[in-house]
Parts: sequence; structure tokens; C-alpha cells
Amino acid sequence: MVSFDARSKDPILTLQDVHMRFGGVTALKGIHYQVPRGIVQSIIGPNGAGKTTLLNCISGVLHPSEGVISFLGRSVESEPPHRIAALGMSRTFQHVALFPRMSVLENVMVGRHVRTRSGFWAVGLRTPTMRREEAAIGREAKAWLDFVGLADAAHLEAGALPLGKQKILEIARALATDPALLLLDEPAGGLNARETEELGELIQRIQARGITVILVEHDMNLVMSVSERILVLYYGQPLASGAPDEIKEDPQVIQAYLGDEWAPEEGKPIMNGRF
Ligand SMILES: Nc1ncnc2c1ncn2[C@@H]1O[C@H](COP(=O)(O)OP(=O)(O)OP(=O)(O)O)[C@@H](O)[C@H]1O
Repeated sequence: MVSFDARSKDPILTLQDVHMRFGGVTALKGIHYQVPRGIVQSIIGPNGAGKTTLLNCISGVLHPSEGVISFLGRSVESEPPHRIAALGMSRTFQHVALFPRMSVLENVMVGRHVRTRSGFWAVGLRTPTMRREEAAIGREAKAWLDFVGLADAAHLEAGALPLGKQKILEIARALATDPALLLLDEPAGGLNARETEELGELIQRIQARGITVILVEHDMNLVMSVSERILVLYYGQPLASGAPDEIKEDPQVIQAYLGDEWAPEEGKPIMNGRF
């Protein structure tokens, strides 16, 4: 078992003995882990290793069968997703989940409403207070679109954007909740090399704003370039944890991913493809 002490004494997220069972399948088998504030923490592992299940447990989409998950010092393993979001955790999904008929700007405004008193649908009543709040939400949503580089697309229908831009829009919507912790589930899936590079830059700018990022991703170039620390999951258990250079050279990780016959030649990068 890999147990990792946080560098910081005040981790943003702590997992203690987290198990997740689906009938006869045990997707997570006793995860102990801590994520320090302010880092980009990646979670990698072969298909079926339990990465998405772990994100779902952290964000309240699933409740773990056993174990404790603390976010900002508070146990959240039994909380519903909206309450966890209100505490300052936000996420994107592996498959884009936007409102395709709404504009790009409106999609971000929906994210922002997590933080407001009136709520998205109540705005339809249009009292003066709500109108003021709505105008402020619009300004903040525009600022986030600007931040991710989608300001020019603000009034387009979200469903009309190419996939790469829809994925960035999902990130803008997640950021609009003002998260302390942002979970990204395979954000590079379906992106081309240039878009993936831009995504990497965006993740670094998000981190520079003080937001902790947990990244689940198969694109190893992206993972290696943005992560401060990487957790490798294998059959529902942590196999290794460390800085990118340590993970690249970890024989157990190489074996888990590639098998002995794919061991790299001396001096060549190990993880430079998609798994
Ligand atoms: N709702 C579910 N019901 C039953 N089994 C599930 C469910 N969700 C996940 N599993 C199983 O749990 C294990 C972990 O799945 P998970 O999707 O978390 O892996 P992953 O590492 O995210 O994989 P990928 O890289 O392919 O997305 C797999 O064996 C999967 O079949």
C-alpha cells in the first residue's frame, strides 16, 4: 500500500481507507492519500483502475462503501454533490455535459449560480435584487470566459462549439463556482495536440490562481508536463505516488502499464503516449 504524507500540514483533501464496491466488483480497495493545497495532482492508471470511481467518491456522485473523505477539514463522504460544490469543490466529466441549446455564456452563468442566493430558476421572477445579481453573474461569467480564452464565443450555442472548445467551456463553468479544488476527468480526451498543449497552459494558469487541481488523464505528455505529483492506481489500489520523474522511472509503474517487453531503451522517455 502506498500511503502518502502531505507536504503541507494542512491538506485540502484527505482519503482514509476508501473502499468502493459495486456488487461483486471492488473498484477501490482501501485508498489512503492526502492532497496538499495548491498543487496539480494527477491520478493515472490503466483502464478500469478506479480513477473515475475515485473522482466520483470525492465529488459526492458516489458514496464510498467504507472510509472517510475530508475536504477542507470536513467529512464529505456522505454529502450530496451540490453540498460539496457549495463547500468549494467543482468538477468536469469525462463526457461533456453542457446545456447544448444555451449560449456559451449562459452555461457558465449556470455554474456561477451555485454561489448565489437566488438560484438559477428563481431569476425568472426578475425582482430588482435578482436582476442586479444576474448582471453581476453575467460579468463574472464573462471574466471566466475571458480567462479560458472563449470570450469571442460567448453568444454562440454551446452545442455548436467543436469538442475541444466544449471541454474548455466545461472548465470555465466549473471555475465559475469559485472552487478551491477543481477535479478534471480526462479533459484532453478528443483534443488534438495543439488543443492539449493549450489545455496544459490553462491548467497551469488555474493553479497559479491558487486553485488545487486533481487531474485524471491518459495523455502522459500532459500529465508529465503539468503535475507536481502523480498517484498511480492499479486495480483499485495505489501502486505508486511521486513527482513525474519518479513515476516515469518506477519499475512497478512501467510494468503495470507496459509489461516488461515494452520497457524503454536507456535514455528514452517512458511515458510519452496515451494509454
Ligand atoms: N456503476 C458501476 N457498476 C459496476 N461496476 C462499476 C461501476 N462503475 C465502475 N465500475 C467498475 O469499477 C472498476 C473501475 O472503473 P473506473 O471507471 O473507475 O476505472 P477508470 O480507471 O476510470 O477507467 P478508464 O480509464 O477506462 O476511465 C471497473 O472494473 C469498472 O467496471
